[in-house]
Amino acid sequence: MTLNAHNLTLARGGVPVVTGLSFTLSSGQALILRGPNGAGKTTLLRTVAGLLPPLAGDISGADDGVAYAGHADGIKAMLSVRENLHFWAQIFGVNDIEPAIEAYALAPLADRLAGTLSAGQKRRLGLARLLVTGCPVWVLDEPTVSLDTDAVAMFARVVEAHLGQGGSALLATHIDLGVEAEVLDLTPFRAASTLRAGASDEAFL
Ligand SMILES: Nc1ncnc2c1ncn2[C@@H]1O[C@H](COP(=O)(O)OP(=O)(O)OP(=O)(O)O)[C@@H](O)[C@H]1O
Repeated sequence: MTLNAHNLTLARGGVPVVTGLSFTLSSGQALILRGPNGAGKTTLLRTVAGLLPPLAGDISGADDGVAYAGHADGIKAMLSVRENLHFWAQIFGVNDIEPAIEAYALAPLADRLAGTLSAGQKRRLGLARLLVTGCPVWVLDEPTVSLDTDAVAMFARVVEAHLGQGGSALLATHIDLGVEAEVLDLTPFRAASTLRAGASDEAFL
């Protein structure tokens, strides 16, 4: 599956933050977003994930095949680690959660309530969720926040395996994962209005 973004203008609170952006994300490819704070990385990721409509331009090739992991881990605090993964696996029609448990070394935590996990453990669970979606395109916003060195290495291995199986990943990260990836710098695509005070899109405050 190839994702094509064509001539995108992206806005927050009705104020354009990115303009004239086109890119392609191919099967097996990782694309790392760069740009200073406020450049629009999260805005782009949310747009590709279908959570925000673009102000102009279009995205094709993403239909139902995108899994998004944002700043929040998206886990259910009152379900166990295993129950969380089963919950997501059922939604996406995936049967086997064991590869996800194994990839993020979650077996010793499998019966713990997710709400009792440490920040890094929650993040590992949030990332393990991607493996039970079966989605080919992963859209990841600062995925390594709270992860220790070992867990970052786990994540890098998982991403490499995902790419090796024909998946793709669009991610905003400030750290070097050691994964072969291309860089998409949003700096040249910043809209002039980004520095202006504007309205807010309250759904995403
Ligand atoms: N809910 C919102 N309502 C209005 N404007 C917003 C909202 N969220 C973000 N913005 C603005 O949109 C612009 C792009 O923000 P975005 O979060 O996409 O940047 P970013 O590149 O991810 O930044 P960072 O590196 O700080 O995470 C910024 O100017 C920001 O102030």
